[in-house]
Amino acid sequence: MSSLLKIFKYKWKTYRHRFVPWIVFNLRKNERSVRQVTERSKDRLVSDEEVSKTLIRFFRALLRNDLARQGEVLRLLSTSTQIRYLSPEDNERPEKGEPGREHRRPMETMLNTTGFYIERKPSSLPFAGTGVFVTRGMVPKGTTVAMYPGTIYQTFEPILFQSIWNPFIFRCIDFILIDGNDKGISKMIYRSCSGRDRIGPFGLCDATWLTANPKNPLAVGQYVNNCSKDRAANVYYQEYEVPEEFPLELRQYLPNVNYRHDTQRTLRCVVLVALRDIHPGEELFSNYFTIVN
Ligand SMILES: C[S@@+](CC[C@H](N)C(=O)[O-])C[C@H]1O[C@@H](n2cnc3c(N)ncnc32)[C@H](O)[C@@H]1O
Repeated sequence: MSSLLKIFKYKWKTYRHRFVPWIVFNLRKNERSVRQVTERSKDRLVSDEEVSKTLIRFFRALLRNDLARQGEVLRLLSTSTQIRYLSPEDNERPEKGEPGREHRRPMETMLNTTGFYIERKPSSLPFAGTGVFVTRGMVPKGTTVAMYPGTIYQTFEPILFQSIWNPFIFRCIDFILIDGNDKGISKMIYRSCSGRDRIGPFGLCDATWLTANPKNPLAVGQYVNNCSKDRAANVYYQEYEVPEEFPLELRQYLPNVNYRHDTQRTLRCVVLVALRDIHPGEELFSNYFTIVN
């Protein structure tokens, strides 16, 4: 009986933040139904320059890979055009995976560039839904291990409808909000904003984090679960203001977009940084209420 009660209490504690009457009657606590950062820490393990360096190096590898894949598609297309016009004996259809394949999957690219790979999987905590795990390689302390994707809202921008039953809203120290929900109205808004922002041929952000296969595999930070008594945090949130000089052609891999288009405003991102070496098989845990800025 007592174990049933315990399970019920546990379930209720994790669910109540999404139960509207509870939220209404607990307005002060309600603030915590968004992932609200209340503590500021100055203990940065990495500088913004280092975060930039890591992201640029990784995004360059992703871009090289995408270009190689596009080249390969063009080559295949031109070959298949020839197939139609040439005689059958001239058909040398390239096989999938044959030598000469230039492009890699994002996972291989990430493993080769950063030395690790992260993936969403059922959490190791009961009733905690999905979590994020290091599935390949090792993450050294101080490494940017994930990014928190989503639409960026300034304090004066409307987010009421998006925030209803939405556990993916992250609040920064300065009250800037990031809506990392990959479903419903949040998803529609992100798609619409990301389609709006382009410079010439370049998209300025990535919308594939809304799918099961993001082209930037780091963009799953919104699925990292909160630490608990027996699962200490192994990553922390760090604000990262994308510098003006961040290469234009690499911005297409940034998983964030400003809700309102404003060329004067820099883009706020939040990255997750490893607090210690993290080994393959380990789940990532953060502290929902602490951020480094
Ligand atoms: C932003 S989501 C994290 C991803 C979530 N696990 C999912 O599958 O959608 C935050 C929600 O995850 C669950 N969660 C996070 N940390 C937890 C923990 N330590 N124990 C139980 N549930 C947790 C809670 O339901 C919380 O509202």
